[in-house]
Amino acid sequence: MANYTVIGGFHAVLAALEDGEDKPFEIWLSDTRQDERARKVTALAKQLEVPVYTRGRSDLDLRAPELRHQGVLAMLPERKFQGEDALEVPATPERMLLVLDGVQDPHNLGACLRTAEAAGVDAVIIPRDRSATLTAVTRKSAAGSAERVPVIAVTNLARTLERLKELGYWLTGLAGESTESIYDVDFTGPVVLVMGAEGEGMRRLTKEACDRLVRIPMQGKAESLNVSVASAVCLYEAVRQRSHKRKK
Ligand SMILES: C[S@@+](CC[C@H](N)C(=O)[O-])C[C@H]1O[C@@H](n2cnc3c(N)ncnc32)[C@H](O)[C@@H]1O
Repeated sequence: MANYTVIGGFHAVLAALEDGEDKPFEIWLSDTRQDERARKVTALAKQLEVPVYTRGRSDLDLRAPELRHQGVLAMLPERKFQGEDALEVPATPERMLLVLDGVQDPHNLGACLRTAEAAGVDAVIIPRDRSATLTAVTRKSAAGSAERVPVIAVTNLARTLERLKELGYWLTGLAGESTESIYDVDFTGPVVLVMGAEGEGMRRLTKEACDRLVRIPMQGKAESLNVSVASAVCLYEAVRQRSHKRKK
């Protein structure tokens, strides 16, 4: 098979079997794993007619040297991004999108996807040419969420943000230098939360496209939070406000 990926870790492999768009075509289990989770993978794979091969742990290390694979690997077609047309749906009040303007570290991207799923985000948007992608490390860090959260890669992020505004979203950018706190703004209705990259933050055009910029209040001397932590704080403030509004 030409374009395939090797993913590892029990959450990621189980999610690929249970929820993945494309099923694995082969699974490697370390001969050191005979526990409940290994049995679960084997049973599910059998149900889906995916072959499972028992291999020495060093074979798995060689196959995926960069991964902490926990003794399980799955070979599967590369995860495809969704097309931009997936954004062309009505901006109903429940819709919530997360934009990551060029997150480079696959661990951070994976952690953001994990939080995005947990917070009920409808899709994560990334710029096609300047972002970490859905690598094995991303998928491992996402603990299965990378198989379930739609990820849309766009060619021109500033243009996409303008389109989202036309569709009726309110765009909130997270920027440490803003004077407005996330706890003083309204996150109900159709929202897009926009996060910057690890080093440089948001690009100028991205920032200018936002309707407002907000900050997460911080004490002490640290200049900023990790992008996945900042995403989690802000997404959950939005979740809190939105559930509070529903209860009224
Ligand atoms: C590691 S920070 C980047 C710091 C970068 N020097 C900057 O100026 O944005 C990555 C992203 O997380 C978000 N972030 C981190 N800490 C934040 C805070 N206290 N308030 C708002 N956003 C924050 C921002 O979106 C930021 O671009």
